[in-house]
Amino acid sequence: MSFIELKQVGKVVKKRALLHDINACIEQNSITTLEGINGSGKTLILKAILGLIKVTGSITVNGKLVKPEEPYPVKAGILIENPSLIEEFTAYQNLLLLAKLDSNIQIEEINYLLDYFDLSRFPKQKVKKFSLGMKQKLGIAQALLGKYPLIVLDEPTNALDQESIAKLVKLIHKYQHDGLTFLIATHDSNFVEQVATKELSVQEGTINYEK
Ligand SMILES: Nc1ncnc2c1ncn2[C@@H]1O[C@H](COP(=O)(O)OP(=O)(O)OP(=O)(O)O)[C@@H](O)[C@H]1O
Repeated sequence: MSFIELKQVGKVVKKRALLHDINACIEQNSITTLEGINGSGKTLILKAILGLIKVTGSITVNGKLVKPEEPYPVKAGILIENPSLIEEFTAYQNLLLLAKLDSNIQIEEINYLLDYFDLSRFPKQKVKKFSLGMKQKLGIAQALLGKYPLIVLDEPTNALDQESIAKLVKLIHKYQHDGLTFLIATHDSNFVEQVATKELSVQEGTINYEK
């Protein structure tokens, strides 16, 4: 059995099929990318896998059926759409907040990620003063914090410069080496070439082919 399995997944909103006939398997410890143009359905597929939207068909993660009606259907590190940051907090305070909610998160891990993404140079700066790229890096750090077995990233290279993308690639490989599984939606084909162990192509609401 694969780590994530989608069987005949579909979603219809106001008679429009946003997702249809999706059958796919995502292997444990893989870095699987979902590539596709704007509006092809990448984000909806990520949300479906996380149980954040209701779909028809079935999805299992780690052998367990995903049930959107549960309060926290799939435990995962998540960056979808804009990072959820508290603007009045510093980078450190934002990450510390997560550590308070999850006792597995170590302060050392917070410091490591802030240093790695060069965010510890501005210890007193509130997030509202951050550039888009800095916010994006903090959002990625939030998703990685706690090393959940599954990490789901939607367009992680958004607003990042080449140097930061190269660092992100290295970090993803390091966490994969530690046993984590990555599911990444992106339209950045250069990035895909550097990270993907498996590439899925999303077109018009379905997964069309696998590499
Ligand atoms: N709640 C909703 N109600 C109606 N239509 C929706 C809803 N959410 C998404 N859609 C539509 O579903 C399609 C797929 O959206 P999705 O956000 O998954 O695209 P995407 O591949 O992630 O695109 P992008 O690269 O722009 O983020 C789009 O046409 C979008 O307008």
